[in-house]
Amino acid sequence: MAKRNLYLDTKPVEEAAELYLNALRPVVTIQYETIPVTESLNRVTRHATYAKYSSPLFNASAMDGIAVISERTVAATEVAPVTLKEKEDYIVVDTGDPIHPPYDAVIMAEDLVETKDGVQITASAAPWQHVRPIGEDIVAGEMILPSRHKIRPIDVGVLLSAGITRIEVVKRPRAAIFPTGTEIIEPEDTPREGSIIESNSRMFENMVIEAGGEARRFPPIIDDYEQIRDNIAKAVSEYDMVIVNAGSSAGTEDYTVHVLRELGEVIVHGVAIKPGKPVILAVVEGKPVIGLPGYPVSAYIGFENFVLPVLAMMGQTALKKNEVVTASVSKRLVSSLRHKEYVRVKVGKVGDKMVAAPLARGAGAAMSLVRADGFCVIEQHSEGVEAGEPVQVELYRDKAEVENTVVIIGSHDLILDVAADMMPNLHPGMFVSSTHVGSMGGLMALKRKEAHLAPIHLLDEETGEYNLSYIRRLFGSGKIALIKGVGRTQGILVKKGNPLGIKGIEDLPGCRYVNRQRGAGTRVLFDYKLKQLGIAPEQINGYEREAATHMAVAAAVGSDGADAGMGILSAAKAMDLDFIPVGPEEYDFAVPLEYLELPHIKAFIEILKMDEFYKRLDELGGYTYERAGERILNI
Ligand SMILES: Nc1nc2c(c(=O)[nH]1)N[C@H]1C(S)=C(S)[C@@H](COP(=O)(O)OP(=O)(O)OC[C@H]3O[C@@H](n4cnc5c(N)ncnc54)[C@H](O)[C@@H]3O)O[C@H]1N2
Ligand code: MOO
Repeated sequence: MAKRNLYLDTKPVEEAAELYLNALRPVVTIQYETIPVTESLNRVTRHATYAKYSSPLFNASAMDGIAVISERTVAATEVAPVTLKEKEDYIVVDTGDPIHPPYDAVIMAEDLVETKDGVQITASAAPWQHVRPIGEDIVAGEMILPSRHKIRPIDVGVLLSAGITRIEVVKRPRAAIFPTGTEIIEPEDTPREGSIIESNSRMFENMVIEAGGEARRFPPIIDDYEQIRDNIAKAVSEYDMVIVNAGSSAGTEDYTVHVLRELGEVIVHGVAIKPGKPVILAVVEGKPVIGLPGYPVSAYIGFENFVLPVLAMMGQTALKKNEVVTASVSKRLVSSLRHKEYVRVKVGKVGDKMVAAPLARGAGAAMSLVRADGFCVIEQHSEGVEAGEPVQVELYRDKAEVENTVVIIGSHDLILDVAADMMPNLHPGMFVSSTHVGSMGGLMALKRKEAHLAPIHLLDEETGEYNLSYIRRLFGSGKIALIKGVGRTQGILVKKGNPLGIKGIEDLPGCRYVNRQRGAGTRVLFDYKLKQLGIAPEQINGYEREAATHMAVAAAVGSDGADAGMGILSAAKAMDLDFIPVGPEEYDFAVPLEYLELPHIKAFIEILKMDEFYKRLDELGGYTYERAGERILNI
């Protein structure tokens, strides 16, 4: 058996970063280049820069009007106007024109009365009024920008005004990026089982650029010791830093750490961070070489914690700081004492508090980063946080955007994605975020003031009525409204062509079923139908197997993980499955009255009444919407 690296030594994050930066400081040399000022945005100055010219370069008129000799205007008043003669007493000037002796003041055009002898003025002009003296803005020789200053658009303007056209700046650090792995294919190749589409290096490339560096991405290297070694050795001589992706942990073909031990010094292998544990921090020929884990979230978090500080050091910039807010976490988070954990969260403002809803925690869940508004850290010494406890969240988005987001928690339907897509188009700056925990879970979130709206479809088995009795029971009257949503058909999702010939719920015993979680409206309906038909849950193979959304059920049926599951028509269509209707149901929104008048909540309810929305529901198929957006207040 090939050798495994079983002895990752997991150092606390801060200690690992400090060790590494300390090892790099004596060897990393900062490089400089002189470039045109016009191309210098976001670059960092090497030295202080001094003005070559003054601005203005001469005494200049600040207004359109006439330049006058101020002492000839002294007598002018409302009752005794003075008439000035052109060429003798004044000349016509425009804003920016030079003012030469004997002229020493400017009178604005609107304060002049034209007469046949010249112009009449009714007030005296003070010496130097409306004249911008030489160097009023910039004096030749004065310092415009200090050293180590990041150049902004206004700086470019002022540098040019002061006669500076070229400037010496810190050279952008150049990073070489190597994806590794025999199973890695390029995005344009056709995947086979076992193939992994290469994407991490493209994410790194853009992260390097965003941090002010230059990136050179190389094609994937197969798992071969010599190839990895030769590529790294060559890159180290040509680039300022090298990033190697994957092959960093304990697999039999994880060669990176061995290669780096041969080529240079491995300062750290393994950091107490999750995701992101198998990071390698090495120095080869005085250049930083960083091995990042293959899983995308691990790779991203490793990059933020270890590559960004090195780029900042080489680029002489400060690390960008995200805004931090205190939010209350919407569910219990248990974490190990073995590492510091980064939990991606969706953040919204409900009432006067920020709420953070944790997203999928797996290292492979790249979508958790796409969906995240920020992340919270569970420190290494902490075992986790309880639901409702405050956490510090570092925001990836603007706080204002987060505050203008409709927070929806409850049952899932594809129409939520349609509304989320329409919202920022109709109302720039407003967003919809939805988390799917089932109908009852949504109502509980409303009770805890963690969401604005809860989409629900809960059948009252006694009355056959949907939704109203549940919210009446939970919230009491006068506190909550029901906004009518859509009617939709629940049914059984089966593979295309219905190979098992399933006609209804009565045929499910004997099939492999995938259920929904407790508290989901679909589960309530399924249980109700089973009871009506006299089928015991134990007769359903897979009753205990729970998926969290309609799409997750459809994916399980589509991928041959199950024969049948219950869900909505649009999910069946999206996954190209057959659909056996079971019955209609009402999917509505519960909203506490206190949120009804918020602009973003009103905007969301308006979307439910729009023709464009109905058009998109028709495309999804299976929806009715006669009463969508209607408010039922007397519950
Ligand atoms: N026995 C152990 N197994 C693993 C350990 C461990 O300590 N003991 N650590 C786990 C952890 S934690 C992580 S994180 C991963 C890291 O694995 P590697 O860095 O060695 O990466 P690979 O195994 O080569 O790939 C893993 C996974 O990453 C994705 N990947 C890889 N490269 C790319 C790319 N260029 N673009 C997109 N995605 C990529 C892919 O899904 C791979 O399957 O190891 C655990 N195992
Ligand atoms: O470091 Mo791994 O990313 O924990 O999954």
